[in-house]
Amino acid sequence: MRAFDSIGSTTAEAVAAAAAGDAGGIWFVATEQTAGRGRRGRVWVHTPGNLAATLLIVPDADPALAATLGFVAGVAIGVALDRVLPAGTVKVGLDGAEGLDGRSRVALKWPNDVLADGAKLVGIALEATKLGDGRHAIAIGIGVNIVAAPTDLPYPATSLAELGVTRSAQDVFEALSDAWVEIFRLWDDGRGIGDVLKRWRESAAGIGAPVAVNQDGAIVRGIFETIDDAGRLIVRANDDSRIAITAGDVHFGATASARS
Ligand SMILES: O=C(O)CCCC[C@@H]1SC[C@@H]2NC(=O)N[C@@H]21
Repeated sequence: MRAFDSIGSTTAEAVAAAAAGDAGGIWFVATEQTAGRGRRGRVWVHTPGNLAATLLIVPDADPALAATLGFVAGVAIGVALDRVLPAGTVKVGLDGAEGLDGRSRVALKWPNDVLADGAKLVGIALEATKLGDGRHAIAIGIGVNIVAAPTDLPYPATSLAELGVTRSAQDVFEALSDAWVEIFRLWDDGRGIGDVLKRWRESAAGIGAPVAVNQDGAIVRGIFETIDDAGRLIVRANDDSRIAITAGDVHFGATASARS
């Protein structure tokens, strides 16, 4: 692990290390992050005390499979939260969870968010760097709101502190790095993606409900049917056709109704 008191972005640091020939398999963790990077070019605001961690890996899998590592991260966070939150409040990412049953306060949101009580608790963003030998280094950046969540976002966000949980970023990181090892082993260089996605689906928010997906301004509406074996979100449109979505911002609920 490379730990920093203050850094611009743990993901930027990991990407630079990959470009400089770092073999990967290493976590970059910061107490303070001053230029956090979110998905789709957004800023990730980091309050000191929150967890900012990026894992750099160079997987033996083709780039399309490597892109599914975000699901590995989501499931691993679910397993980690199950170990740090009070017993029985999380069922995400666990084998045999057989779907959320209303008792879990935590759920996974496609593509790469983790929600608690319906608000964003964790953000995950992957960045790929092509190496000289043709392989891709993947920086898996994970931000967990431990002590505070930003209040000026266009969606609700929360923190462990708001949930009444007093665990430190160090506690969560230790649980996460252990859980990552387990779920990455399950992923098995992409061969086990079916098992990972099974766990992910069982923990997913909003399956079967109305959804609207914003793809850079183009809105796809319908019913969130499932996640397919490539990790794409499948929307059933009004005319019963299926639309497979690879990227976008998901909104749930009545305002996302297929008929609105
Ligand atoms: O937009 C998102 O939801 C993803 C946010 C990812 C934030 C994490 S914090 C650790 C790592 N370093 C960064 O600069 N970004 C990721």
